[in-house]
Amino acid sequence: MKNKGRILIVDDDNYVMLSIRILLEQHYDDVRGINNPLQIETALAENEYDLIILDMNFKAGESSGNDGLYYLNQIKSISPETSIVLITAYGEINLAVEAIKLGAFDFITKPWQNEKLLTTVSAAFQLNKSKHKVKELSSKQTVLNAMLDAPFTEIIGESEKIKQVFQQIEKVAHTDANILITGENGTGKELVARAIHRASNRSKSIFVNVDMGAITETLFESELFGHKKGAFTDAKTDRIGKFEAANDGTLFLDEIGNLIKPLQAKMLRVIQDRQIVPVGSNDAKAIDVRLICATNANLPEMVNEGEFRQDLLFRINTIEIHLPPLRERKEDIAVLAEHFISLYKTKYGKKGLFVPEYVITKLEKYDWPGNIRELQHSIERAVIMSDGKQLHVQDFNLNSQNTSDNAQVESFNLEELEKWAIETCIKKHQGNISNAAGELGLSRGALYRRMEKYEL
Ligand SMILES: Nc1ncnc2c1ncn2[C@@H]1O[C@H](COP(=O)(O)OP(=O)(O)OP(=O)(O)O)[C@@H](O)[C@H]1O
Repeated sequence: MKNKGRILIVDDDNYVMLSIRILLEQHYDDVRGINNPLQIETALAENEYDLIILDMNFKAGESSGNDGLYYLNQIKSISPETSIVLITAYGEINLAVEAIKLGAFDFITKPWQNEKLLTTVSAAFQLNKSKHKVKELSSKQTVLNAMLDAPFTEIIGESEKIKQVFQQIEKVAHTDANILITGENGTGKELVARAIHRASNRSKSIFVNVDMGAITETLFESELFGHKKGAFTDAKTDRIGKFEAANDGTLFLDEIGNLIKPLQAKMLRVIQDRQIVPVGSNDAKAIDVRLICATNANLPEMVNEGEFRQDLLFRINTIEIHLPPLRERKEDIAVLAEHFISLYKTKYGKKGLFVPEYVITKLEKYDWPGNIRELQHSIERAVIMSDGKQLHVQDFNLNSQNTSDNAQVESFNLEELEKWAIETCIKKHQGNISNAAGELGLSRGALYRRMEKYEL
């Protein structure tokens, strides 16, 4: 069976053009020839070619090769993916070298050996295939990046505090400085990290998000730095880690405060040396990533208590951006609420839903211990539960403990009480999960599971 591929032979010597064509037609399914290089432009406009075999000297008796170089440049500019193999006269090695510098794949000299010609053409095809693959993968990556990023594109807010955050993003985005984003859960730390990436010089590259709280100690190195095949029982193939995946892009280490002490030392070394060593390998690989970390913990306090390395903190917080909780920027609640209501009205086909002013006022009075994530979930639930005509306060299922108007326990249902205790305790500790878990007598993991259960 013949190989798939379209080849164009350009030579004003009809004998040369036909001989090569007859040879290649035995191996490739679409081989064409032209004897006038002025037709190259039209040929490329009509069809895409995988390979062009181009003569270097067109005018009879001429051997400067200038014609060939001119047409080589023309092909490169019209169709950069097409591989080019040149035909040169014996003794034109210098010219061939110059052509390769200009982007030709290889050259064959006249008179040629058929075997050598076929090998060169086959190698050029391989290169062409790889180029197409790279192009395809890179456009797929762009589409996937955009899809992953879509829910994170707009940061809504009009308060002075969020405006200061906008200014900070603008100032730091173009630098490669390490950034630490602090703030309670749900305040928009990941959203801000993605905004910094999008506004940075690395925006065409990937944004990789790693939840440090979700990585176990045993898998830490392999997840972050990759591993070689056979490095441990489950390592069936070579695998790159998150650092390498983020190369040229941005690496977002979420919940950096959850990193246990021995792993903090490893992380520090990698950030300092800017290189990683995959598990099971002896070779260090240089890594070029922009690092953004986020935490809801009080890292300086953790440093004082000996839970977090000071040198690591100094490395990661060249610039610190703090996201205030929603209760400290209540001016943002109305715009955020309108944004989410309109989003979910469309999503759930309830475009005619009316939202009275007093409902928004009620939302503004609420403290939102789970911040914008809680507001968003609460609005989604309300839109789903609404009768489709009007949103009512009760559709939001707001916890009365967190409104400015009321502070009574209204039910003795144990689950309700547990939910209330968790919410109140988190609020008391201003969103610091470690401290709240301590007071509730729970581990952080157990507290997170309950927060998830109660959608806090
Ligand atoms: N200013 C904002 N405008 C619009 N949406 C926002 C804003 N801030 C946060 N959100 C939305 O709220 C949700 C939570 O935001 P995000 O995940 O960025 O918070 P976080 O601080 O990283 O949370 P966690 O600490 O729990 O990881 C997301 O759906 C995000 O899109």
